[in-house]
Amino acid sequence: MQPIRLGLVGYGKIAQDQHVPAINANPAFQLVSVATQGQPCAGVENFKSLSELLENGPQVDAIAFCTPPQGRFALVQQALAAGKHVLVEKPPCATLGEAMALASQAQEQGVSGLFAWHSRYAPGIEAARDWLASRTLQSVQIDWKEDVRKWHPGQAWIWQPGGLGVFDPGINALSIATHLLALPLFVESAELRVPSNCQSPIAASIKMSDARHLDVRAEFDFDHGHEELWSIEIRCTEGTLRLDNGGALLSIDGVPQAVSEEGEYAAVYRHFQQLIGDKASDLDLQPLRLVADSFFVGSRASVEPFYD
Ligand SMILES: NC(=O)C1=CN([C@@H]2O[C@H](COP(=O)(O)OP(=O)(O)OC[C@H]3O[C@@H](n4cnc5c(N)ncnc54)[C@H](O)[C@@H]3O)[C@@H](O)[C@H]2O)C=CC1
Ligand SMILES: O=C1O[C@@H]([C@H](O)CO)[C@H](O)[C@H]1O
Repeated sequence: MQPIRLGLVGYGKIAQDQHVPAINANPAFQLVSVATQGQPCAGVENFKSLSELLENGPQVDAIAFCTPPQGRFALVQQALAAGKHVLVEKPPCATLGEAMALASQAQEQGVSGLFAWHSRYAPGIEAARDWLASRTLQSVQIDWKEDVRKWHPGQAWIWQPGGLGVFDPGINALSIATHLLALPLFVESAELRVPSNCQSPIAASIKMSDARHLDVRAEFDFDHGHEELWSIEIRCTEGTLRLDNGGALLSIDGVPQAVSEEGEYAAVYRHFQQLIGDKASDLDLQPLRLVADSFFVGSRASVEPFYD
């Protein structure tokens, strides 16, 4: 079978760290072109814009979007209008409305779309989901803390409107929680701590629940020091499940469990390939909705300025 010819837009940190290695390791895809505004990608044709890539580049079947969320809507819209399948990094857009419009457009165009919630593909997630399916949940504690300087060095966009601040990594935890828990979550309250020189929070505390009054709490911190804390602990009547290292490790009552050997981005691209083959889409909006609702009901405190 011919590989899926892929273009990529936005050759920045995540494209270099994860997307291009995962694409190159998957024979179902062939990366043929990149549109970016920074350093070019070796071994493929590079363009300054998506328009140039579409007009002057080699034919592509699908496009992966790795630009910041602000401004991504118009780009993905353009790719969908050109009849391309799209893989869109998290968070899919700067607003829920934009993401909803893209989901509708993908359906109208009859192409495949994937809002790529990469943390859902962490090795321990499916085993955790299987274990939880027959358990009675009591409470969920999420701690998602990392150093913004390490993961987003010099990225001004993350502090600007639409950039999400600490919710940029926090949405990964929310994408796992919404995948693991059977009932839809909603935000009851939130405290957002916003540096006085930024538009987006550097830390947040969120209280969520569901229709069965599940107690779900999340602590997000973007100024945590070099060692990440990416954990989700779910207490059930039958025992306690814990995910660590962003879902790479799974334990139940303190006993380590077997997990998948596939990496997050390898699984993301395998899923995208499957969706294209099945003429299907996976465009879940729930993690973005929880972020939007946190901004709706959240109280804001101004904290000391942030400098990179
Ligand atoms: N930094 C990380 O570790 C991770 C980031 N992500 C997500 O990936 C997305 C991008 O993040 P990063 O790679 O960290 O950002 P980045 O700022 O390092 O890279 C963005 C790239 O997009 C390019 N770009 C911006 N506008 C463009 C346009 N209109 N046309 C072509 N290229 C354009 C920039 O030149 C830059 O190379 C974000 O949504 C982020 O949440 C996901 C997982 C991890
Ligand atoms: O999506 C993201 O993931 C983290 C980090 O790459 C580990 O998963 C990063 O802060 C955020 O943008």
